[in-house]
Amino acid sequence: MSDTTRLPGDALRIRDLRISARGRTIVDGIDLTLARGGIHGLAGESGSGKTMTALAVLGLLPGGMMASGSIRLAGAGAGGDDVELVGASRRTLGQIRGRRIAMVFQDPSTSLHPQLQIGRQLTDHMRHHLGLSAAEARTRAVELLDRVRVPDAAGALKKYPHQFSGGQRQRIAIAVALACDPSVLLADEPTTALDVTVQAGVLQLLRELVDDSGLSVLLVTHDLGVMSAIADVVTVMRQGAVVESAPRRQLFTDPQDEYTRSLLAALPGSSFEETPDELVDDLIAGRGAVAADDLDARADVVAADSIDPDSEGATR
Ligand SMILES: Nc1ncnc2c1ncn2[C@@H]1O[C@H](COP(=O)(O)OP(=O)(O)OP(=O)(O)O)[C@@H](O)[C@H]1O
Repeated sequence: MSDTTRLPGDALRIRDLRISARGRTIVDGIDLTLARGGIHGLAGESGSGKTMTALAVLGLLPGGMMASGSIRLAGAGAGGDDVELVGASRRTLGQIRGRRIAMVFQDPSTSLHPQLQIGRQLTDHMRHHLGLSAAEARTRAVELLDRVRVPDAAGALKKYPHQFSGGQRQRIAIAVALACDPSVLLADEPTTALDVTVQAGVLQLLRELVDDSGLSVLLVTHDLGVMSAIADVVTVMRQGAVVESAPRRQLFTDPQDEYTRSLLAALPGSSFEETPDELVDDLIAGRGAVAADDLDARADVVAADSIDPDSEGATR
């Protein structure tokens, strides 16, 4: 499924993606480009098609849904060519899922098997996709858990998901997602189930991973406060269509579409009579703990999480 086309600077390029279910249009011809090493936020009201867009990238749409158009993944084919994912064979998608494109969900339990030790969940994945020996996989598993700041990484390998708090489970789910060094991470509401303090740590982790490794993240969330804190580019969807897409600050300070304006107006502290900087500051203040400028200052929270295994609790 590869050809000789290459996507310079882009990790993933979606063009004219249409998704339908039994004659009903779910996604109506959207374009979306993920730059290498960036966070692309996908926002919009419930039911606007964000999750189905992410699932289409993985070829995991629910039964009865059909996708058309183009989703091209850079550099995943033979010789580093791009791969077309729409209409790709099960074999091609199986090689790409988890290896080249990984996903984390709102509920980490979706990604983690409740009855398997964390170590096994990390190493099975790596041994299968990367062909590592048991010892090599274990070493990499410890490194990954350290990287996502799970305390006592070596000890954590022997534990089960229920032995961790909600925030730590999400960090572990991110470690599992990153195990095979994917180029694209699809994160669907990854912090929605966590309390605000814990959200800050997980968002900061995502930011660091992007900055350190060149990972490209598609961050699906209805929460524009989260977007204001972390996304480089934000695309807003409504009723299956893209209404606006722009760099974060531009979207927050000079929204072009009426729907985007209404979403922003609904955020705490926002007012279009303010200067752009004041507006962003207010939006950030409205979310408190997840502000981009605030994330550095929250490093102490993250550090504390690393010490106390029970310091991250879920609000569910
Ligand atoms: N299994 C399914 N069969 C048919 N339609 C579905 C199915 N799952 C979801 N839909 C429909 O697809 C549309 C888009 O859903 P999607 O989950 O992508 O929205 P979303 O923007 O992610 O919303 P939310 O923020 O609530 O998750 C919705 O109208 C939904 O009802």
